[in-house]
Amino acid sequence: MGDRSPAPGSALRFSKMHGAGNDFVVLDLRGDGAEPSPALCRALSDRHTGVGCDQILTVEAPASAGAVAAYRIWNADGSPSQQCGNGARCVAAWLVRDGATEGPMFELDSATGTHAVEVLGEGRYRIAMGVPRFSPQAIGMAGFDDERDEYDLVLDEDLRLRFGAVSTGNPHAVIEVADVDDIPVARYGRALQQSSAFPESVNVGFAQVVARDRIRLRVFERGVGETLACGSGACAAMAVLARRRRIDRDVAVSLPGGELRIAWPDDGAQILMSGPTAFVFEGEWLQ
Ligand SMILES: N[C@@H](CCC[C@H](N)C(=O)O)C(=O)O
Repeated sequence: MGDRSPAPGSALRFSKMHGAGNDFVVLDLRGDGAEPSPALCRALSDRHTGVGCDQILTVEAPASAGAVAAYRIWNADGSPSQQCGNGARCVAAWLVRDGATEGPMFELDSATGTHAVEVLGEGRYRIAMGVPRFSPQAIGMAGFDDERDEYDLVLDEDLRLRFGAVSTGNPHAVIEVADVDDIPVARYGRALQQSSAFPESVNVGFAQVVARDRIRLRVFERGVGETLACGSGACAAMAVLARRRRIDRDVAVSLPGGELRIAWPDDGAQILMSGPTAFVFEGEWLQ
């Protein structure tokens, strides 16, 4: 499949969806549909002149024998990502509505592997998000050879940040804070994204421990800015904080747009993310 945009004059059907407020344009590429170009992703995502979304999701033919479909992800700025937790749930809901699945359990392929999906009812889905990886190489960090619980970077003369880092399929930095309402999310987020430690940029989460089974989280996403929710970011925050024994291994993650449940039974296990999905409208994008 090449990097082409649909032919001029053709209409591109899409579904607008969201998961806990993280919103998506979903495109069905299972036939002969072309992958969206970065320019088309930017146009679709535009909240004034386009549909408006944080990410574009494509539903594609499965890569593995057991999966019903595969999905890929593009950010609002047109950059590709390897993983999207809220998007995975929305693709699952889209496939259930499409009649592509049988029963309450099925599998989905992403760039990072095959994910077990469980239909929980009332638009809620549980997705196995893979085993988190903490090595700097897995996260795409430069300038660090060894895996650490906490990294420390001086970003300019006024800014020094301490953060945990993890790959939950895509790269995340997680900063524990006393109060997520009291943090310059965009300033700190951009500073880390532009740091030479993250040559491929990074999603930056700000996590507040409320109780051992509850955290609050805001995420400044790579390729978007702050979103109402980030599923892979919720998994990342849980993994970083659970490894430091700051929280239990089954927690509620409260984000500006809704709540996710994240469980990580032990260090070698896959993270399980549960949360809502919603269909917003169907449309045709006129090229
Ligand atoms: N909102 C997503 C993450 C989307 C991709 C991310 N911005 C990246 O570039 O890695 C989620 O719910 O996980």
